[in-house]
Amino acid sequence: MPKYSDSLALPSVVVDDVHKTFKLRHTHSVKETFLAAVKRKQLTTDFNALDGISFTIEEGEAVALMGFNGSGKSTMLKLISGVIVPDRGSVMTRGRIAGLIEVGAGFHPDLSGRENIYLNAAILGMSKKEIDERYDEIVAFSEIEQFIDTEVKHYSSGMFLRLAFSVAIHTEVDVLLIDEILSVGDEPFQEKCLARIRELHDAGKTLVVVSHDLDMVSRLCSRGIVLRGGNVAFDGASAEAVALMRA
Ligand SMILES: Nc1ncnc2c1ncn2[C@@H]1O[C@H](COP(=O)(O)OP(=O)(O)OP(=O)(O)O)[C@@H](O)[C@H]1O
Repeated sequence: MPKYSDSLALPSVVVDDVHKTFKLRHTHSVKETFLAAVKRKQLTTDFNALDGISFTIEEGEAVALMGFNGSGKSTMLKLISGVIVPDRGSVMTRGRIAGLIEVGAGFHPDLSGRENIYLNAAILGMSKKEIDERYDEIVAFSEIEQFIDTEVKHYSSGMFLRLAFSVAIHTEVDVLLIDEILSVGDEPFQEKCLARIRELHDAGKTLVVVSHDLDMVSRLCSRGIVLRGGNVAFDGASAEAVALMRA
């Protein structure tokens, strides 16, 4: 993904006329696929998940991506993080990006919590020294000290989330992408995460948040972008975006 130079005062994220199409399969088995091919039936149809999306996020902004199920929010976050690329258009980002997109996506089930902290923090761009310095803080925030040497395949989904979240928010990031993951943790942990996210925002980090918890996102983010039918239906004050979602 192209990146702006870090030395210039430019926006954090520039999404320009982004299109993303997925192929939807219409066959289930090898036999069906074979028969469809023989009958020259179309095996897939194109689905335009994002159909010409443009927006710019300035450094230090907190932006909520809103929209109903399937409107393309997670796809947009994955494009910003660089996990997937657009079919047309461009996504440009500046600075280090950490995505809390798929909980523990970089976690290895056969490694312990401790080993996964090192692995994931390294993936997120931290040096061994940086991780050593933050290790205790990461573990303390996750509150799973007792299980830190247990293989993560034995963790509950909430424990997994705690560790993944803790690693991500203790890395040196410029842009933090957060997808719905707060809903997995229990309420005290959610509150703690929100407080930490606010701290990061106050420290000038850029936030892009996806959540169906409209009250939470409108408190956290001043700006809301509503996606609908693959397009931007609204881009403005988050309170107005929430009103549109509830209309
Ligand atoms: N890899 C894929 N292959 C096929 N279709 C996909 C793929 N990824 C996403 N889609 C489709 O693209 C559309 C947008 O999905 P996306 O996950 O971005 O929506 P969302 O707004 O995050 O939804 P939700 O609120 O339900 O999480 C959906 O219709 C989804 O089925």
